[in-house]
Amino acid sequence: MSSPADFQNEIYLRGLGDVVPELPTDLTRLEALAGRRLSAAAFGYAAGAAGTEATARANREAFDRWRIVPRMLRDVAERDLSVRVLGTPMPAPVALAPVGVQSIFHPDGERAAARAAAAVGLPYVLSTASSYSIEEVAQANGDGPRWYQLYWPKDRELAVSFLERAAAAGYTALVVTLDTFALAWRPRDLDQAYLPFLRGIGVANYFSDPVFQKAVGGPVTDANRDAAILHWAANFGNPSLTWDDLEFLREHWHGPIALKGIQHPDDARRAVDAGMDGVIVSNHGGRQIDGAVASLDALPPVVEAVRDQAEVLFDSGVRTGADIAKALALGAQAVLVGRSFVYGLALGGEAGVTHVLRCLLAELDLTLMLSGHARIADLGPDLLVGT
Ligand SMILES: Cc1cc2nc3c(=O)[nH]c(=O)nc-3n(C[C@H](O)[C@H](O)[C@H](O)COP(=O)(O)O)c2cc1C
Ligand SMILES: CC(C)CC(=O)C(=O)O
Repeated sequence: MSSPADFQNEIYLRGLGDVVPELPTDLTRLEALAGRRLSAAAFGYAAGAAGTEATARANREAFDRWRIVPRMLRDVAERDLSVRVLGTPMPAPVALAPVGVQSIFHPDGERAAARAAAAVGLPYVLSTASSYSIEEVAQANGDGPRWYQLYWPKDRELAVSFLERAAAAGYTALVVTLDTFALAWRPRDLDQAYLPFLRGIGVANYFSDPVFQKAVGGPVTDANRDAAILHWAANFGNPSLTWDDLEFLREHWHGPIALKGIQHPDDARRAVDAGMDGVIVSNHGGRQIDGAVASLDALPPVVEAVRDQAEVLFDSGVRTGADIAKALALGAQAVLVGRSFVYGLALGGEAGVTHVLRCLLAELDLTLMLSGHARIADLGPDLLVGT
């Protein structure tokens, strides 16, 4: 006789894959469990946000203001969740958001998460601020789809080196994060004096770069480690960048480019004018500007501004399959999930990340089916009513 977990998999997940029975399928409870298992500092770094964390809360509240209006008798026996975004065929419109320093959550860090992403077939977006090198993560990701996220450093030669390494290692699209050229006021980290990268934790990708090494006088060892960390901190972001600088990226990256951190429709239009392929509506999970507009509220005006000219992706606050359906209905072509997969990584490494992704996809599939939609393209504003 099958166990309750088998029954659950069979009935609710319908072949979408195994979950880890010990881990909650409600990802908000997964967060609470991660809070009990991780050190206070590491959990605070993941769960925390800027200032009073008003924007992080607003990100969630914005989802609650939309309700789904299901439709009946529409033959939803067969469903297709697949999409193509930034040139990448995907089994469902979900990617793993770039998250830095993943080794603070699990020793295998980005490698474990990239393996899980490949197993489920969803794009893994590697942060520039990664604990393993571009090449190590590509190897773990194998044949899985992968995109590279650039934190555009002051040193242009270093930026080019990252882009060339990423292209050579099979990352097919570039995500350029614009909202974090400086780290925000984050009280949880400040109060715990916890910024892992300032201790050299999690920035191995920089340390492994030949241009970075040249700048610090050779490979990073105990002898030049402090100097390397200072060089990293001085170079991490560039507040002087302007829209004109995007031309430089176009010269050095030959695949699709999406700008991450767009919240204003005029910025989305400028991205299109600059020849970008996509924008990611995001407020960095509320981690940058306390009081910034909820990401879901920023989405419809951006979609309205650049519909048919650029792909619009979305992140910040996604915790459920229903959240994903809402963002898609409001015009996103795909969503990225951040903290949700981080908690899975913290609690179960690769299997924990797979668990989270399977749960999200299964719930998305059920939401589509029960609301009377057989394909992702069928989702539109008429799915929702504002409350
Ligand atoms: C611990 C942590 C580290 C992050 N590191 C990066 C990063 O290196 N690059 C980046 O573009 N975004 C980074 N982000 C932001 C995510 O890509 C994403 O925008 C955000 O997590 C989405 O919100 P969510 O966590 O509510 O899903 C980070 C987020 C978290 C929680
Ligand atoms: C290494 C960091 C800059 C990662 C980040 O973007 C974040 O903590 O939000």
